[in-house]
Amino acid sequence: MDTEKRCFKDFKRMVVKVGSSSVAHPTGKPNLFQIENLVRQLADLHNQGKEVILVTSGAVGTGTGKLGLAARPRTIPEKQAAAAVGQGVLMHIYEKFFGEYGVTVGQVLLTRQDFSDRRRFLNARNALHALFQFGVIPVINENDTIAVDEIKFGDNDSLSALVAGLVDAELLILLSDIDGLYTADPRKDPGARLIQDVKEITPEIESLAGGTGSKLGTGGMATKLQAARMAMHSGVVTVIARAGEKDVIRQIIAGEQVGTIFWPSANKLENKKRWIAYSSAVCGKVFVDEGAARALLKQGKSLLPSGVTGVEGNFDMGNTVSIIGPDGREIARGLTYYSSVEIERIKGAQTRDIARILGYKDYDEIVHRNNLVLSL
Ligand SMILES: Nc1ncnc2c1ncn2[C@@H]1O[C@H](COP(=O)(O)OP(=O)(O)O)[C@@H](O)[C@H]1O
Ligand SMILES: N[C@@H](CCC(=O)OP(=O)(O)O)C(=O)O
Repeated sequence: MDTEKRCFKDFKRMVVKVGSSSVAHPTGKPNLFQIENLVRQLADLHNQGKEVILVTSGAVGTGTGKLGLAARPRTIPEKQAAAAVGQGVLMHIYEKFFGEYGVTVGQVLLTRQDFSDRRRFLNARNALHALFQFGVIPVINENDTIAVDEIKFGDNDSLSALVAGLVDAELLILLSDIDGLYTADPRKDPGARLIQDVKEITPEIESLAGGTGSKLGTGGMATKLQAARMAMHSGVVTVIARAGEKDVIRQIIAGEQVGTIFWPSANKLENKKRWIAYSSAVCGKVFVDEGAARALLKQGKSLLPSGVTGVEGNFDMGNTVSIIGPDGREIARGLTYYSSVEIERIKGAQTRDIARILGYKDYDEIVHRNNLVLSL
């Protein structure tokens, strides 16, 4: 890939995510040298007129250090407590370092519901735009202290990709303790080679990614690939690179050969479909037969009741459902026009019989193709 193509100097809006292993030492104490280096680079981008968002991990890690715990806590209440303490530690340091460069920051703590609820999704977007207008760098983390399993992202890689989509960023930089995606986890395989460009996340690429190698990190390379996939379908260029490099963000923007770059896919999903695929909460399952699976996957058709064989869960009209093919695998997600109770009654029926069975007919389709996203 030539440098000209890699050059992102004209990009205006970017999201930079930094992992726990880069923000804190294995002791759980903040890595001041690295945080300061990051802050200096972001402040400089800000001075160039760029709109930058920082997604920072490290609340649980630095909370662990501050509380003097020997290892990252395991129980949820302990993790929540560590995050409550650590988030304050982090913000104090960011405030101090950004303040030294004359840059104002604003803390934004998000949960999955801020993305799955369409109204909250739009509210979060408005808040971030207002921060941009005030010339503030938003510093985002998951709200770990209140986020329990059902409303948790669990990893900031996904969170940062969703944030990049939310604000229509052009570039997402995932800074880690490793300089990119390797052919294997370099901690385990010293012969592993760095992959410089990825155009599509194939199952083969996915199989290269292992879990975290550090005491403080959570998702490892697997969650970074998930994030990259979301970003690619949102039209965002994604780069995984090493946080410890002094000048890494400038190098990336200048098109120098650093890290692994994931190129946006040609078929960028429109906003609503992106929300259906990645943000909305899946409320139930609709099972379909071979013919319906083919119609959806190969012919771009809507889902009609005749191809539905079953339904699982309790959902209403307008909810997101997962559509499951005859082999038990998810083939698509979409917004349903009928509730689970209604689908149970009309499954397998012809469209013309819907009114007779239900006593009314609002729509011909169960999921219209405009509200349908094939599994990516
Ligand atoms: N194929 C791979 N290429 C590079 N790193 C990998 C790979 N598979 C697993 N890893 C591990 O992923 C780690 C980075 O993820 P993680 O620890 O979650 O970092 P962060 O805290 O920055 O999110 C690396 O230190 C490495 O041990
Ligand atoms: N929100 C958590 C971090 C979760 C996470 O994704 O961590 P990491 O894999 O280090 O980016 C925290 O602040 O501790």
